[in-house]
Amino acid sequence: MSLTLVIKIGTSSLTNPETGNLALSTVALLVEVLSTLRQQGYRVILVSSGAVGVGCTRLQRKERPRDIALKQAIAAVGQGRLMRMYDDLFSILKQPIAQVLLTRRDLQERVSYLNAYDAFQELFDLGVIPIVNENDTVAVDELTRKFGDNDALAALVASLVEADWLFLLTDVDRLYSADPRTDPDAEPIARVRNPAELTDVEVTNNSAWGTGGMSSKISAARIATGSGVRTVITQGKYPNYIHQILEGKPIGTQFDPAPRTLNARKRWIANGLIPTGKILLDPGAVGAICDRGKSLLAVGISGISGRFQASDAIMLCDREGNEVARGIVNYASDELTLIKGHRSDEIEAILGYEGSDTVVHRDNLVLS
Ligand SMILES: Nc1ncnc2c1ncn2[C@@H]1O[C@H](COP(=O)(O)OP(=O)(O)O)[C@@H](O)[C@H]1O
Ligand SMILES: N[C@@H](CCC(=O)OP(=O)(O)O)C(=O)O
Repeated sequence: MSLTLVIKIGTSSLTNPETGNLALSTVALLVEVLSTLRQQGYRVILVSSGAVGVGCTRLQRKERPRDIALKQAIAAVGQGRLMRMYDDLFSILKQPIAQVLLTRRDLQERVSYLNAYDAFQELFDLGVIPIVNENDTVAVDELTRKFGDNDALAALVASLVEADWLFLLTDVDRLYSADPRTDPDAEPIARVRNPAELTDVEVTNNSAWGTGGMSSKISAARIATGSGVRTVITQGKYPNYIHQILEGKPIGTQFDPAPRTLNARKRWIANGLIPTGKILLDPGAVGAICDRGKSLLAVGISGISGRFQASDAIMLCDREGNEVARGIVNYASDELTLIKGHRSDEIEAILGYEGSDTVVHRDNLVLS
């Protein structure tokens, strides 16, 4: 079975920071490396930022716009030019490509999530390299909310297609203990066995053109490694490092993957869904869920936060508010306020109708 690679390149690597023009040699080398990998039998997805940056250059704007509608309009200008450039370069090497524009919502809804999965499989079978970006023109959230950056999108796509590797190409050679541009004592980090080790790492998000900065790459690495995807942060200027990393060279910052224990549906619950509320559990319920793999019952609920409907995604938290699991809830927040702390056989009398015995069934629950 051939290995699946997801490669994400950020605006800061694709464009020259002084002029805003495309970094042509970087892009050309990236196209060559990805085409070679495809010929070697790897299944390859490119997640490319740059629509806003390229659109700004086309419209001769010197600064990244802040206004959402303007940003969306500029992304629409830039995305076409970006794809045209990729198509021209990949065509020279006879490598077919496809444009796949996704929104966070597409990965949140089960049907479109599965449709995206099927489309990627067909594209792989056709020998095509899909080039993914956020559908910025319609996705307001994606441009405003932190979670909507392309690092997160790349991690979600890597989880969706069960990739073996995720490469986050950026304008520094690896992750450091602090921003190497501002802290001369910043120590390089070569290997991360568990992203939880990174609590002391300082990140600054002051990039002129990038969206997420280093913190979004760490969050992306957490999502991807949690789904069993080996993740590397490395320098976009040298795309041929990808070959060397695949050969085992210790380049960049490499994050070990967690064992792949979740099935596809549970990975979607863990990563695709966006929780709309929190349920606080008493210690007995935390033990039942985390240690004994049980469903959540109303009797173990001590509090509810946020407003949500039945079938929404929610976080399950301990008494201190730390997330212990995520899941799809069987009751709305208003109903849970009435039945929390009660036994399942009391629910019908309290609500006046028969509901589910479980608040979150274990099949719809994933430990965090
Ligand atoms: N701890 C850190 N280690 C490495 N780089 C960091 C760190 N904290 C902040 N950075 C900054 O993050 C930048 C990369 O993020 P960003 O500009 O958003 O890239 P991209 O466009 O590739 O997504 C680097 O240029 C670097 O200055
Ligand atoms: N979708 C946007 C990019 C968003 C983004 O995450 O940018 P970056 O931090 O440069 O990877 C665009 O194409 O301009």
